[in-house]
Amino acid sequence: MSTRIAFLKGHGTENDFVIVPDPENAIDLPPAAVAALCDRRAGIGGDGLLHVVRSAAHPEAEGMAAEAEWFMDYRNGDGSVAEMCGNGVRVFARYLQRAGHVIEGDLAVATRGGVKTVHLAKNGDVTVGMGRAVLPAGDVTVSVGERSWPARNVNMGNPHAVAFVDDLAHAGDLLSPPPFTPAAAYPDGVNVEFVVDRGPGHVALRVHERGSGETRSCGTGACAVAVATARRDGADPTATGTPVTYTVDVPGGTLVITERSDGEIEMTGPAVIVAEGEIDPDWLEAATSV
Ligand SMILES: N[C@@H](CCC[C@H](N)C(=O)O)C(=O)O
Repeated sequence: MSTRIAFLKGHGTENDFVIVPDPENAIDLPPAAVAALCDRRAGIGGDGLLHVVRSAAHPEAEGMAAEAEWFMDYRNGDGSVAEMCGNGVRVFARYLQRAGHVIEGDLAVATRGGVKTVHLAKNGDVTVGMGRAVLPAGDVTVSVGERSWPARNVNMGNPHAVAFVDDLAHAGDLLSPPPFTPAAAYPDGVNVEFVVDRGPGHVALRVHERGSGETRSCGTGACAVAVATARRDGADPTATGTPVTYTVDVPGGTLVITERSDGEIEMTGPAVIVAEGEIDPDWLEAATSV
């Protein structure tokens, strides 16, 4: 029998991940293997997978190796590749701490969306410097059943459509991706957030994630929502010099998002490792060849 593969399971506000430590990038993880591992009935289960690789050992990250020793090779639960995962970065950092690769304080993590700065706080919270939001011009509409809403196009390294709704129940069961127009707005698909106000500086969301379905949280989505809400409310820290902070309730917890006066966005929330074990390589090979 070939060597067993170590894994851990973790989550950030219940956005959950299978973590596969693979410093030298020696494990083949084709989309079918990722989907099998993330399967909630036949696999370990997760919204996505965090492949933990040294930047120097991964062709997509070797250019970032001088800045960040570790690369988050993030995959969605269906096996597709995404540019960024905000909750994933926090959980990734928590894993590095648990494995003894880093200690409390600041570290850099390479992602497909660039190098992110992470702060592991004493109280267990993890803060990520998420970079700046890009807000492409143009109207977008998302719909669920008979209802449709104008949505704000926000790019946090990955694409988001943010729709303000009267009631989160109007998003329906979110068993399939909400249709959007125009198709050209998101040629590679989109993460869709439905948002309601909870009070001053306080919103709540539900999200349908590209490649994962409805999840209990989305970090990049929460950042996109904070920026869309600020602009809707006439606030732009880069113009006024005044930072804005939003508390964003997600089904799995709460995230705090600050947009600074330089446009940089910081996200704070928990990150937890819940289990570790071994993957049977024979099962993985069989699951992958189906
Ligand atoms: N859950 C993530 C986002 C993961 C990627 C997303 N599904 C995509 O395809 O862009 C987060 O916490 O940001």
